[in-house]
Amino acid sequence: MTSFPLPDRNRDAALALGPDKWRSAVAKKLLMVGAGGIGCELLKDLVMAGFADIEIIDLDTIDVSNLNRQFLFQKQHVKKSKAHVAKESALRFNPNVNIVSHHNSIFEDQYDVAWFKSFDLVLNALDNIPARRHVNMMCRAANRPLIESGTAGYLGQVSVHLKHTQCFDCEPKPTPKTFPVCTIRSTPSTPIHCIVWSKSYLFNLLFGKDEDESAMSSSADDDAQEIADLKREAEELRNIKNNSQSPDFAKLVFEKIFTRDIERLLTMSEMWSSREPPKPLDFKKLHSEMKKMKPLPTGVDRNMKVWSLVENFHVFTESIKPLAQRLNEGQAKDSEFSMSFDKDDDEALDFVTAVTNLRAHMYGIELQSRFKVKEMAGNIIPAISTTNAIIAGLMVLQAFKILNNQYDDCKNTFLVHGGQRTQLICGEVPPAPAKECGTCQAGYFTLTVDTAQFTLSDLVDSVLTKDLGVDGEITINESGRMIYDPDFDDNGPETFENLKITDGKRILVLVDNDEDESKNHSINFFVIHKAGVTPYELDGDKKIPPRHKAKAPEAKRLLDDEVEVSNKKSKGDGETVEVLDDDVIIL
Ligand SMILES: Nc1ncnc2c1ncn2[C@@H]1O[C@H](COP(=O)(O)OP(=O)(O)OP(=O)(O)O)[C@@H](O)[C@H]1O
Ligand SMILES: [Zn+2]
Repeated sequence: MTSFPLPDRNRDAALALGPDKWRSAVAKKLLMVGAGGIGCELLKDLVMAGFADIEIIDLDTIDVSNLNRQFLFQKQHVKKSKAHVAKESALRFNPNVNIVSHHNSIFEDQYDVAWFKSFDLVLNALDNIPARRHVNMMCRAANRPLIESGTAGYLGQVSVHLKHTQCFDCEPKPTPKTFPVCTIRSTPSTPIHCIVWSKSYLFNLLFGKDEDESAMSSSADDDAQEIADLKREAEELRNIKNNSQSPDFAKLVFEKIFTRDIERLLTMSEMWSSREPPKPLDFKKLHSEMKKMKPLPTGVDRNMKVWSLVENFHVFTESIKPLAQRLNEGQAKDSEFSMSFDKDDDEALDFVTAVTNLRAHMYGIELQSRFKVKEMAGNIIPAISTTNAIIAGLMVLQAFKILNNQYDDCKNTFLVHGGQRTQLICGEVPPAPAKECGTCQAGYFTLTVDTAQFTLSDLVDSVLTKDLGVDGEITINESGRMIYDPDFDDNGPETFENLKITDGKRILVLVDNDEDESKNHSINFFVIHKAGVTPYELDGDKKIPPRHKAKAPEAKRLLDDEVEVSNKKSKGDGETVEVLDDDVIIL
């Protein structure tokens, strides 16, 4: 092989590919979405392979629980932006790289189609379905290739989404079993969020192994205040644990987790700008109500009936005592003794049910029976850093192929474990798109208008009917709002500005023709405001693919998803991934 000057760190990648392919690939511009478990590995691999122009985005800050597998982060980085710290750490591997970091959600309007078009390839290292679907849709709109990734324990997968292959939405997704940590810790919205908090977080803190003190006790010069806050919180819990034999133990725990911690959360006003804030509970009030309470039902009823707030309070105060006693007795014999949640342990299940329901009550979430809590208190999959590392490596291999236009060589790759297979990694040719997919089979347009002048009727009459020639019943939605349908055309004369369809917004139009299915379409318009434009500028392929019938449910799903994404905007959470134990994390 001819010699070529390369920094040592890039030599392996270049030798494997040949200098030309290596050079042409690493000159391209990449977007990496998510800088968590897979993202940290991926960014390290990318800069080590020589990629020199990368933007990264992550909305989150670094948590102590990330440190065991997200190796770009160290304890002095706790509470700092994942995106910014990942950039700084990666630059130490290769200072000649240009990395731009965004501490933000990928849902924000500023990350519009034009922004996505500025990249040659997008790599997802996310942990939730709504964000994955959003990036998938933006990549389709911008006509950019996407590499998707995910891991769960020893399993992982990398998929390649090109114009002529399946998009992320082509295959229906199984109901996800996991959720983001911030949802569990601060913003639960379903019973399972409360169950996970109770059994994996609180139970462990009170009766399990102690917190990772080494990670908490070091202080970073410029973040002394935040580290001090963390230490104070840990100290507060330790003090409470030290009082586990006190008759006031239940009160001490209760007032910390259901009163003071919630009051502290309420001071973070941004968190509650688009969601209902929790209501703290009052120990004294519930204690006096408990005295008037009828005895709890016994037998099957105790298990099947949903307890009232005061009944949950009663069970909380009753179950915490024997658990604390068991811990104390165990530790008297063995100072290392600790307990972990077991759904077949009656006292532990009572405690977790009561805590789940008290927390659910504060957040306005439906309470659950003890039976249901037992059923739902399931399965948490540990995050394994080696799995993340393998998956990130496989993503880089696919990136080189895509960036050299070797589309026929691209593979969807699966990291499998156990079973009959002898191979650890299996590959398959990326399947063709699903005809009925509402995302990749939709039309995408950029619509430039003066939003102060352009009306909804202009969209219907001029753009849709005249220009695009759609023929059928039209339904129009924006961010989960239905703004036009065959029975509701009141908004017709309103300007986009009045309808709050501003720069960067996306409009979804569904066209339904009962007589001729080939005239059914899903069309997305990304709105750009430009003062003085008359009447409009339309950019996109005017041959809109038909939306294959059968998919009335698909149309409904598109609408549901609109609502879902708009509700979750900027939060990035959803029916996603979940974990809480410090040594656990999933995608
Ligand atoms: N909408 C979004 N925009 C940008 N980044 C996102 C978005 N949704 C999720 N992410 C990021 O994707 C990353 C996924 O990585 P991973 O699952 O390893 O997260 P994590 O570090 O486990 O997070 P957590 O501390 O919540 O468990 C996270 O860092 C998360 O902040
Ligand atoms: Zn698709």
